Amino acid sequence: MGGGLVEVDVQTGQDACESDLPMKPSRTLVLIGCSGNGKSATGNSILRSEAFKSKGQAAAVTKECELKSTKRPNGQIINVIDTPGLFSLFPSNESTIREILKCSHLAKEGIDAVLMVFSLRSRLTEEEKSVPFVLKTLFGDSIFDYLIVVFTNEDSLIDDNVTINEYLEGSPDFKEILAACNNRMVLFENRLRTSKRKKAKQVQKLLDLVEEVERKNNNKPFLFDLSHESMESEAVVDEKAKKIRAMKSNYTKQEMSNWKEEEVNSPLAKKVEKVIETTSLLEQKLNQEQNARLEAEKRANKLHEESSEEIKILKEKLERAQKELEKRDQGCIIL
Ligand SMILES: Nc1nc2c(ncn2[C@@H]2O[C@H](COP(=O)(O)OP(=O)(O)OP(=O)(O)O)[C@@H](O)[C@H]2O)c(=O)[nH]1
Repeated sequence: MGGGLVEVDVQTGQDACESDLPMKPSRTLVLIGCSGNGKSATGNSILRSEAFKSKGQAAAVTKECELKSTKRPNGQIINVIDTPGLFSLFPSNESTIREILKCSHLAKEGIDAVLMVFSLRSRLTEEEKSVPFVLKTLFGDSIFDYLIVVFTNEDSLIDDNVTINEYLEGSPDFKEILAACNNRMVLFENRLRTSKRKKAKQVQKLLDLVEEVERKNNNKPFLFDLSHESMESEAVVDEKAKKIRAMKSNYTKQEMSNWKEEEVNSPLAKKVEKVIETTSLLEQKLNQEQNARLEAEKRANKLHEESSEEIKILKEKLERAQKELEKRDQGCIIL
């Protein structure tokens, strides 16, 4: 396998859940999701090794796509590709897009499932809601047939004494995402102290879903529509990416016209252009929502101020009326 690929064989221990499985063809899985959602930790749970760097820090940890492999006790090879956080698409980031498209180089035989990773520890953000949309833009409609939702941090549900159904009840957006991928979902607890048995069970459930995806797709893996790029040398692709990155800050039609026609029309440039358009539309939407929120806050503050003023005037009137009454009462006593 080529350029930048890191491959390790992680010999896993025998496990009662897995040892009696019949030998199956190798599978390639891609982890996609926003930064910090636990993609690398999930990859490590699948590989049963600390193969990917996984850390709880504010800055994105994974900067490049990486493929690592494990051999299961039944001899089946599982390849796992970790990708940089999709969150770094905001603001538009061609290098992240390019890295994610690089999956096509790492998985030339195609991919068997895309694991969309969400964390149960945090609420679904606007960026996360757009993950399926970004995937569709990058890989086309058929990617939906290969999606599996992975929820990490199952332990946080256990801590809060909430079931996954109760959690999903309160999140119609998650329900929509799940419906888009035929309700294929699996929960992961990736803590170091999570028992081996529990980890084996969750991996087995995931691999069962991968088999379901295989059957649904008539055993055809998802093949990237980038054959044109794949056949070109790394140097040429790198050169194109450099040009795409150079246009990041000033991506205008004017500058596009300086490009040679075949560069502008290359599949990679087209996909990047589409994703940039999509992300700037989402950014616009986010800004509009924020402005609307600020406006609503302003209106609420104004109303609050006005009603406070009215209350003050009423209080003063009340006080004056009370004083009047007291005066009259005193007059009565004197009489
Ligand atoms: N308690 C708990 N922590 C988890 C779980 N999954 C991941 N984490 C923690 O969440 C933090 C982020 O996990 P990563 O695996 O680095 O997340 P990532 O999506 O790969 O992040 P980037 O590489 O930045 O894109 C790490 O501290 C993990 O240990 C889980 O199931 N339970």
